[in-house]
Amino acid sequence: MYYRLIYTLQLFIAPLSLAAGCFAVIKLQLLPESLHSFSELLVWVFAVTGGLLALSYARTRVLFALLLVLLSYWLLEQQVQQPSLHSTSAPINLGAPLSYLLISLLLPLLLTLNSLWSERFHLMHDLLLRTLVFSFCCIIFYAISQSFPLQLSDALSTTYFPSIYVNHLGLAQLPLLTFFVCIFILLIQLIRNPQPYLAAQLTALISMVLMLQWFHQPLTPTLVTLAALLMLSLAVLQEAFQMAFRDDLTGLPGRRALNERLQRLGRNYSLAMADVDHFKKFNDTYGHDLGDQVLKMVATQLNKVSGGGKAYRYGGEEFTLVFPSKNSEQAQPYLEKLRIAIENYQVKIREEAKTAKSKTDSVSVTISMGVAERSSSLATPEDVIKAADEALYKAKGAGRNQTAIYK
Ligand SMILES: Nc1nc2c(ncn2[C@@H]2O[C@H](COP(=O)(O)OP(=O)(O)OP(=O)(O)O)[C@@H](O)[C@H]2O)c(=O)[nH]1
Repeated sequence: MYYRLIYTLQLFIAPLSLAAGCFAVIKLQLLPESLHSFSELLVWVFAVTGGLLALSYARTRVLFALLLVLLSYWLLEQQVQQPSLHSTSAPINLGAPLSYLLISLLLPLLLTLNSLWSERFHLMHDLLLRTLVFSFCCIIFYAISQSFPLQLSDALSTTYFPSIYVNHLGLAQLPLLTFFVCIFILLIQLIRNPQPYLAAQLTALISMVLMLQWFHQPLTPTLVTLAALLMLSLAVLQEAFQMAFRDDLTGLPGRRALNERLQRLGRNYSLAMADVDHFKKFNDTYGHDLGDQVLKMVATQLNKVSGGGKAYRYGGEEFTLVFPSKNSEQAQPYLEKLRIAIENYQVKIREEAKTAKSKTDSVSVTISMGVAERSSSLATPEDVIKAADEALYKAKGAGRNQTAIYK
């Protein structure tokens, strides 16, 4: 739970830094006037780059989030902002307030719909379906805004609850309520399944809505849109990085991350190999799904390793623990602590997961571990891993559920 919370909070580092940087530049007017047109051009460059990146990783949700942000920006610039900002003598754009209301209502709604829509279909089907649904929504609202502009404007801008009217909030009550409901839904989605994209989207949406409050200030839409596009594009890169370096099932860094780490260990370290005992029998008795659940539990416990250690999933039901600057004797107490925690952990079995072979409510597993340190005879990380593996099989041979040191 604690680790999940830390991981979820970590996901906000990049988007929040971008948002904070962007609002600081706006408030402190740090961008020289000579760069204003350049930043407007950058919006399109970032949108195209982000879109291509999202497409190359088949991330249709990100692609459409980018499109929605870009469309809102374009509408704000064309329909709402331009006449008042660029020329005081320009004719008043009568549709402007309605466009503004529609953007503030539809942006959170469509972003949330897009986010809840999982990327399960074939790429082309997914692209086509999303294009159809989002175009349909936009066309419907456009048609209503053309046929009943006053009624729609009234419905969107009415203060339904005068007692909770907040004067300094620029948004009308209906769009504001929609925004809060959407934020709540996105937050729940993020808590249930923390992902870089969801954190980026949540921050981007909040930034865009703040932008709608202050959009009359020069450059605010441009800079906030730039930041939102960057957040979403960075999330694609972050997820691609995770795919390569993180194990999907357990969330631990995987073999590739371990190999990277092994290259930078210096001369004094120890490595431990951990393996779940009788796991084949466990899978046969309780099924592969519960086996997966147990592997996740083991990974969560191993991830709590103290003493400067770090856990990796080596493959299958095997894990590696790296202890920089520690020899085997120094690492052993930390390994024993993990072994005991896993032995005492009861994994609850859901009713539907109970099999004919076992009807118990909870199960526990044990692990065996072998640890070895770098020495003159074990000069490379590969040698140390091999030695730790030997020690592991000694631990298995000696009855399992124990830690053996390579001698
Ligand atoms: N559920 C699940 N099982 C896995 C996964 N990866 C490997 N396994 C299973 O882990 C089992 C490993 O079994 P063995 O290597 O024979 O060893 P063991 O049964 O754990 O016995 P000992 O290691 O001797 O205690 C195999 O049945 C694999 O199918 C996984 O990601 N999920």
